[in-house]
Amino acid sequence: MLEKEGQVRIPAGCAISGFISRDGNRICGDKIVKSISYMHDRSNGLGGGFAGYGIYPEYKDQYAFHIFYDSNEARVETERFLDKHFDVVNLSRIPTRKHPNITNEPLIWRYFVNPLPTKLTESQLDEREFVAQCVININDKINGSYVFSSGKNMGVFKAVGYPEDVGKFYRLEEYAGYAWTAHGRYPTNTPGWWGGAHPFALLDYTIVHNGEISSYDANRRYIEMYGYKCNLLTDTEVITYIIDFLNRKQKLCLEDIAKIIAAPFWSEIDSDKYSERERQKLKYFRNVFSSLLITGPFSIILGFDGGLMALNDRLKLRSMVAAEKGDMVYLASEECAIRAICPVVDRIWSPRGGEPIIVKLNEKK
Ligand SMILES: NC(=O)CC[C@H](N)C(=O)O
Repeated sequence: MLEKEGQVRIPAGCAISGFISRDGNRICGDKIVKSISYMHDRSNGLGGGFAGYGIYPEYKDQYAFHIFYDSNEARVETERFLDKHFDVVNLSRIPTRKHPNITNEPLIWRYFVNPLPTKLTESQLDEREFVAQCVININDKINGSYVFSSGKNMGVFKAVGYPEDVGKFYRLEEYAGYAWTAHGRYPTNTPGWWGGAHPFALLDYTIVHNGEISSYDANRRYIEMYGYKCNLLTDTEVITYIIDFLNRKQKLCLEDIAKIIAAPFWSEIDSDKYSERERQKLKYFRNVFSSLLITGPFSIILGFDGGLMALNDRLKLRSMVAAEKGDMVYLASEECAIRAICPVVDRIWSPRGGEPIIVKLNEKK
């Protein structure tokens, strides 16, 4: 018999966790796996993933493409495209180990690439735009090929499964990075497939998300006007492109981006909480970027080259805690995920809705 609401447990679902060493110390990937494993019950085995920053120092000047292929034909076609547009410095399968809970894996390859100078000049684009367009092109045009990571000196590792199993599958204990994020998925309204696991990434931007975006279609329609294509079938994907658009293309700082995607209510803007100058700015953002307001519950961690940002929807409909210990900053859906890897912290708090926590490396190493 169908269980009624109240008899069946429907958790807020999805777990996020992340940490950064502000001094740029590189931390072994097994730490983030341990952290996310403490929130096992928030996901249901239909997606787990990680993003690590600073993990490829030997190839830090190349873009690292991580690609899923459904077939060998998709690989051959994609490699033809890569050879045409990039100098491929190194390529290999991403090392994995067999795990009983991770099945039906696609072909998973990694390429360290530099744009070909002739192609870049010919395109009349700046380098990052050239790379972003190539990634969007592959994901949109080549059947069965998905570039799921495309930044420098960073990488996304994701799969269908529980995150602790995904971490073992990808041998994350063999990587070390100054910042890590993680996700355990409990899909809301889209399939649990490999491309749909979090983090979602474009260039060095990655997003892990707990929540459900009710503005997804409005956001998608707007962002696709600027050449992005939402074809990975999860609402979270659009957040990644919004951040890329506002930060890389519109050159807005992260503080202002938080004011756009988690904008205060009009009534709050009109209250005496803000100075006249700030009020004008908030009104401007709400009017100009009205289609980029993200509604519905969310707690997200954004990873980028040199830092992390955590943000809740303006009503704080999903949990999120933050903690500090020395140069370390920890962010997670639940306190247990922080205490598991750092039992004694200097400070622990819950950021308010719409209030970003932005942490950057003290001095970029
Ligand atoms: N439960 C969640 O937080 C789900 C996050 C996101 N909407 C997804 O489907 O992956």
